[in-house]
Amino acid sequence: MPAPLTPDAPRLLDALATGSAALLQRRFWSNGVNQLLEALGEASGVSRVWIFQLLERSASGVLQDYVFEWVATPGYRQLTQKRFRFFTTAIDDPEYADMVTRRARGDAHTCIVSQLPNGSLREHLESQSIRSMVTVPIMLNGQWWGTLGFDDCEHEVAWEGPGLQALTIAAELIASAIYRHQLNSRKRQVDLLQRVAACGAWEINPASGATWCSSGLLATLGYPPDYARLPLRRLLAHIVPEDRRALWMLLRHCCGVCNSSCRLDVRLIDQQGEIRWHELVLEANYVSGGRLADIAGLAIDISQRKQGEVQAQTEAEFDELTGAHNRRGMVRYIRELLDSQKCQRPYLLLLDIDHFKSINDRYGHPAGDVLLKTLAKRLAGELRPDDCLVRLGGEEFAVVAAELGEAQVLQLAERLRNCIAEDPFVLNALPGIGGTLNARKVSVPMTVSLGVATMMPGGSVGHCQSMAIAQADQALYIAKESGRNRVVAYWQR
Ligand SMILES: Nc1nc2c(ncn2[C@@H]2O[C@H](COP(=O)(O)OP(=O)(O)OP(=O)(O)O)[C@@H](O)[C@H]2O)c(=O)[nH]1
Repeated sequence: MPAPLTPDAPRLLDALATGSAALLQRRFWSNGVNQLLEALGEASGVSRVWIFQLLERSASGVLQDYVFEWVATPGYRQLTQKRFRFFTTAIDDPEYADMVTRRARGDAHTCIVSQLPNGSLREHLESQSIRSMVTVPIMLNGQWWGTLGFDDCEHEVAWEGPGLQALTIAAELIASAIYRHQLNSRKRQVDLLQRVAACGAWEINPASGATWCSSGLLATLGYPPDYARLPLRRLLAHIVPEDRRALWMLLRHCCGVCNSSCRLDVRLIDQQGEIRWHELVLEANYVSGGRLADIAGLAIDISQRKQGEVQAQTEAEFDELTGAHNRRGMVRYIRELLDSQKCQRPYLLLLDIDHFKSINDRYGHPAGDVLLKTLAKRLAGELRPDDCLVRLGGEEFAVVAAELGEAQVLQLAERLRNCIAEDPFVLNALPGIGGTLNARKVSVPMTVSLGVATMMPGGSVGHCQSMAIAQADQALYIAKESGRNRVVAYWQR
């Protein structure tokens, strides 16, 4: 009996070089695998090169699928045979059991069929006219993913040494191609998910300052999707300063109680200065001693939701005609003012238009509406951005002013009274209105009376507000009774 052949290692190494280049360059990894099998098949002179993918393994058998094949001549083709589609092989032969155990461990297996003991493995190989076989497992992350096999139906080949090592390298190359393909698929899925959910992912290591942002988040912030790492400081600068402070406070709190997840709405500024609301979903990992190891999470674009919320809040808290706050808006303003502890004793100025009924009667209700709007504008022009102008209803307005002393609030009230009284309002009156025959501009002098009271905190915001309104109302009543177009403070009655 002739001695078994030995593989031509240099040719196999050449084939590896050609095949690995194909694996790296081919757009579809499966085309690269086919090319590698072809190069190896031709270099080794075997009849068939194949890959089985392992689908299930139990003590009694293995379920595999025949997924790749190269054949020296069409007669050796088996991939198309039904019996190799999702086929189960029973482990009923010690030789086969040993081979499965080796493959699962990541070890190669070689055999010359005529030297195998009788049993199902030998029968199985003989039924395929195989004279020698070598198999190398394809290991993915330490797990047996599948098997790369070489069948020789013509010769007995003793697979060993550099030739066998070349096949082991081929299996590793295939594993890395599969792994790359899996990662690319995951990346595509994650990108799709992020696009569909309008969110980006990020990760920060607070100790090293290392950051990672998904391409979606980078694009949101105005960077190219493949931008190199953003330094932590630069990344944080994309959060509006006020929200950054809120984020630090939240993180400090989370660290204090070793809370692992939290959420916060923040405004992100992109490179062009455009601001969009995002919900940050954070997941924090701690090491022993409660020290923060890393934080990761999502930034979900919620600008549309926020727009809706702002619109709903505007509708609920502002007067449609004048744009001033309504009562509900005033309650929120007072609550926030008292909560912020910026001001312990706000003042309430109650303001009522004098003889508005006669103005309405003379020029008509629509003209009265125009006057109310213009009046609100004039009042707002006298206020600081932090003050709150309220239309309580009809021709009655209020101003909540913070951080003022008694003398200053009376000066403010006088200023408001004066800004209405000093210049008559101008109306585009229609013919017949206000005794006019032609459409023309008419001058409408108006005055307002004001009652001023202090808001005394303590109890609920509602109680504090009603008390102040009642007192300011008493002062306003006195202002009206004593001739109108004047200011009366509750404490001066
Ligand atoms: N145009 C217009 N008028 C309104 C609106 N709400 C209330 N008014 C009118 O405001 C007038 C208030 O009249 P009164 O309460 O008698 O008070 P006044 O005429 O301003 O007299 P004094 O307050 O006593 O100086 C009424 O004619 C109401 O119809 C509004 O939204 N638009």
